[in-house]
Amino acid sequence: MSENIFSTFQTVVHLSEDCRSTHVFVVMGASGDLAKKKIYPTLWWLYRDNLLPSSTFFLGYARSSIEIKDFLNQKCRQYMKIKPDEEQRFQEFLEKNFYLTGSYDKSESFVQLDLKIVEIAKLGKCENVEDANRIFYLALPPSVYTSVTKLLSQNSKARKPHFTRVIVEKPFGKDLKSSNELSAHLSTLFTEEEIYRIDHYLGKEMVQNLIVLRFANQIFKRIWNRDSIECVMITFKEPFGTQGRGGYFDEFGIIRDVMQNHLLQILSLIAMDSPVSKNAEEIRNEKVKVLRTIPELKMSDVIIGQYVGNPNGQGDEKMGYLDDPTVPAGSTTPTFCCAVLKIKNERWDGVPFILKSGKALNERKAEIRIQFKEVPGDIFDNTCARNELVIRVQPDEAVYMKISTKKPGMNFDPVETELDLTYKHRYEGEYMPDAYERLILDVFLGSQINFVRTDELAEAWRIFTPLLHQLEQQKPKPIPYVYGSRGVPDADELCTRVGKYNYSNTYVWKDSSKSKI
Ligand SMILES: NC(=O)C1=CN([C@@H]2O[C@H](COP(=O)(O)OP(=O)(O)OC[C@H]3O[C@@H](n4cnc5c(N)ncnc54)[C@H](OP(=O)(O)O)[C@@H]3O)[C@@H](O)[C@H]2O)C=CC1
Ligand SMILES: O=C1O[C@H](COP(=O)(O)O)[C@@H](O)[C@H](O)[C@H]1O
Repeated sequence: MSENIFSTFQTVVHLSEDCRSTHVFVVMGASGDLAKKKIYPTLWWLYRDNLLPSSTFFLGYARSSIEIKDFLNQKCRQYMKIKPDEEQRFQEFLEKNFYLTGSYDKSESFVQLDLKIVEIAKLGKCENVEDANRIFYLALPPSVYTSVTKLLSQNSKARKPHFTRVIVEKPFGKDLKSSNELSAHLSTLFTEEEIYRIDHYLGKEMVQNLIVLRFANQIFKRIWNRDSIECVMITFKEPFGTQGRGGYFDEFGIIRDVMQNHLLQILSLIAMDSPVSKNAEEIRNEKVKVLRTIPELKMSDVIIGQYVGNPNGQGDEKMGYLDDPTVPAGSTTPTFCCAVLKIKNERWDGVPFILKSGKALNERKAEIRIQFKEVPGDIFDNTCARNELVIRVQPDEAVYMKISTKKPGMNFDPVETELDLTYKHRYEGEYMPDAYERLILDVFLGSQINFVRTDELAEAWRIFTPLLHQLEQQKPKPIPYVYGSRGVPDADELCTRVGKYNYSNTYVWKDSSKSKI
């Protein structure tokens, strides 16, 4: 493992040498899909790279009786990317793993969990062996959140001075009411400092970069407002449908699945004012402040769609959303949505923020597109397209600014081009940690910058809840779009008419890394 890693590396090195306390990371729901595909692989990478406190153990907890070493070796291994020369390290990782079978609703099980953690803590080489810092990752269905969190807090919290931290996965409720109820429940059991609501988009490199790009560059600071910016578009696209998990998806739909959380989180980082400092509370204060100025979405602000099979497609592409046997017949759940949000504050009044997301589209892409106003008093007879700053979150992280330049040669004509920061070229060979790696490490470090605070969550639900309720009550039929297409064409019209977005259709990108000199 090279010594590069990420911004928190200095702190991380310090942390890994910290031997004052043993840490026990408990995976609640250890036998499940999330644990298998994401959590255990992430723990392995953090362990492999020596980023965790030296005395850290992992305890799986679930109802099924499993042999944890076999589970890690046989079920999780395919997601762990273990290189041949890492086998010995992997064996060491296996030795750090434990497992306990227990229920999600009986006190006795959580008393056993407490005893097991104390027992594991004694294996640690640290001075303070009577207990351990405890991190609980709730990789569980929402139906058991309430009982698990209650029983954890009553029976399995760490004894002082050790800390307890609880990582909660979405969905954080289904609307404002249910989310507030869940938050109120959690707040009777844990302090805000103990709760880590994970939104994995906040762990992505380019999402984390937003704060640096915005607040470390004078050139952006002065133009980041309604005087210069015409509109902002934040897009999430996936080239696959429900893949047989339609039953789960149908309960939520695309708005709850990615818009109310991931895309709105990105929006708040783009739109917030400068925080007083890098401190988590200061940053989250600014995010909440801007969210509070966003009016609730109305039906007229959105276009919803649902994919139908593509008769000319391959395999899955032939199957529409309603063809998935796990989707209830006649479902009106949107798999595509384009919404235009307004921000009623001094900086952004009149600048539409377009959120666009969909499944079964033409590509995998998450990006932020900031479109600037046309040049006033343009001397080039309006031949120049608007400047656009694009921050591509995935795939292939990049930041590029579309500009006009003089066409090289004997003329005076502008031509569209770009200032291009393509990560794989500029930062070739740099280690790019997975979102979960950064976020789980943040929990060890006690950094809540990239986790969703209670008031932030409530604001996010406030914006979307009236629309979600209206959709559920009125059940408008989503507009069909073909699997593998760009989505609902009416969305382009909404983007232009309400969103003020201008697609010039003139830009051609030339990948300069492929040019021969
Ligand atoms: N560093 C790098 O790697 C760089 C790569 N590029 C690549 O060059 C290509 C083109 O660049 P890009 O910035 O996308 O510029 P384009 O002007 O081609 O596209 C702009 C956006 O407009 C949307 N769009 C496409 N068709 C329509 C339409 N008919 N009506 C309305 N909107 C439309 C697309 O979004 P959607 O379909 O999602 O709605 C697209 O993201 C991309 O593949 C990009 O990745 C460019 C610069 C740098
Ligand atoms: O939260 C979710 O995100 C994934 C997409 O995550 P990504 O990191 O692969 O972009 C999405 O597929 C899923 O439906 C949603 O619940």
